[in-house]
Amino acid sequence: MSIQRVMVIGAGQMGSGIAQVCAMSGYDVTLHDLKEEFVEKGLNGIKKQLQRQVDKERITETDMDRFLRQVQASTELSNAKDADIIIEAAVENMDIKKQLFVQLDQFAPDHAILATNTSSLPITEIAAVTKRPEQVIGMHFMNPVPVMKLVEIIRGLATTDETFNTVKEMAESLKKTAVEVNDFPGFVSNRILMPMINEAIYTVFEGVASPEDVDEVMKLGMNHPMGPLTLADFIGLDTCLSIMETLHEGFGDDKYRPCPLLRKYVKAGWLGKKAGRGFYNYS
Ligand SMILES: CC(=O)CC(=O)SCCNC(=O)CCNC(=O)[C@H](O)C(C)(C)COP(=O)(O)OP(=O)(O)OC[C@H]1O[C@@H](n2cnc3c(N)ncnc32)[C@H](O)[C@@H]1OP(=O)(O)O
Ligand SMILES: NC(=O)C1=CN([C@@H]2O[C@H](COP(=O)(O)OP(=O)(O)OC[C@H]3O[C@@H](n4cnc5c(N)ncnc54)[C@H](OP(=O)(O)O)[C@@H]3O)[C@@H](O)[C@H]2O)C=CC1
Repeated sequence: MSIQRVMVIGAGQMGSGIAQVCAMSGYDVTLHDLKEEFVEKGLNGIKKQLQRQVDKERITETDMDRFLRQVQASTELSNAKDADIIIEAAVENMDIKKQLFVQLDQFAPDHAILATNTSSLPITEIAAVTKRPEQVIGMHFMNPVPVMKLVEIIRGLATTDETFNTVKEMAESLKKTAVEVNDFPGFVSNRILMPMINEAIYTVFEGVASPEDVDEVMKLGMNHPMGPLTLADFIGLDTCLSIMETLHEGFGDDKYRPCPLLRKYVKAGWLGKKAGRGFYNYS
């Protein structure tokens, strides 16, 4: 199947990044969110990123204008009727994703693939609410999408080879490397990354070291580009907590219990960089 028209659901940090790389690779993109102001915010983020590329003389003003013209705004899910693939990147919440997939299944044309950028939730369970589980798949981009090379691709129980191959080819057309992994909680990336971040939060919670010192140890001692607490703020503490809860519930193993300090920060609305406050202050 050939893909030309992409709809991205959720204009947050991941959705806007996915829309940007799709537009830059020549796809027609519809960027959807609940309210116009959220879509505007996403579009402004894309504009800012592209302007940086122009400033660095990597693309021309004309390229930038062309890429921006390729992204249409949407607040109506019925716009899915024009899509060849829908990539869902709304919040990491199973109920919200299931509601979205029920509606997308109704609006999208029969041939369309329904992909989710979920970080950890079972693809098979999301697919089961649709009448086309063979065309449902996990397409897990990494943050920041324009920079990171990896896309984890996850088949649900019923996903066909045709759906898998189409999505793999699309990921490669975005100049990403696709790695197939099985449908287990957190897949590979977050099964390994998130317990490290959770342990870093425990290290602060238990008074072993400050967030700055934990990050310094991991940056200078392990050559990580960002310390784990900076990275947690960058990902979003709400997303980190949801992933830990999925791992904890999915494996039934206490080694994945979310740190109480992580819960407290999320309850306080300290969601990290996007909220202006997390382990660090961004205002
Ligand atoms: C939670 C999940 O489900 C899965 C995940 O995504 S987990 C998160 C995975 N991501 C990571 O682990 C990121 C770790 N951090 C990094 O790799 C780096 O710190 C970083 C790439 C984000 C920034 O790199 P840096 O060297 O510290 O900063 P900087 O020099 O400003 O940026 C490097 C490049 O990235 C670009 N960049 C930085 N932030 C960006 C952003 N938010 N969006 C787009 N581009 C960005 C810069 O423009 C720059 O590009 P060029 O080299 O082409 O000029
Ligand atoms: N952050 C990360 O590093 C990564 C995240 N992911 C996954 O990507 C997804 C999105 O994460 P991220 O972009 O960080 O989150 P953000 O919070 O930045 O963005 C989520 C966006 O989705 C919107 N939204 C919420 N509910 C709906 C809905 N029913 N319909 C349409 N839009 C909706 C939100 O609107 P509102 O503000 O009103 O809630 C918000 O604009 C999650 O599943 C996450 O796990 C995957 C890889 C990395």
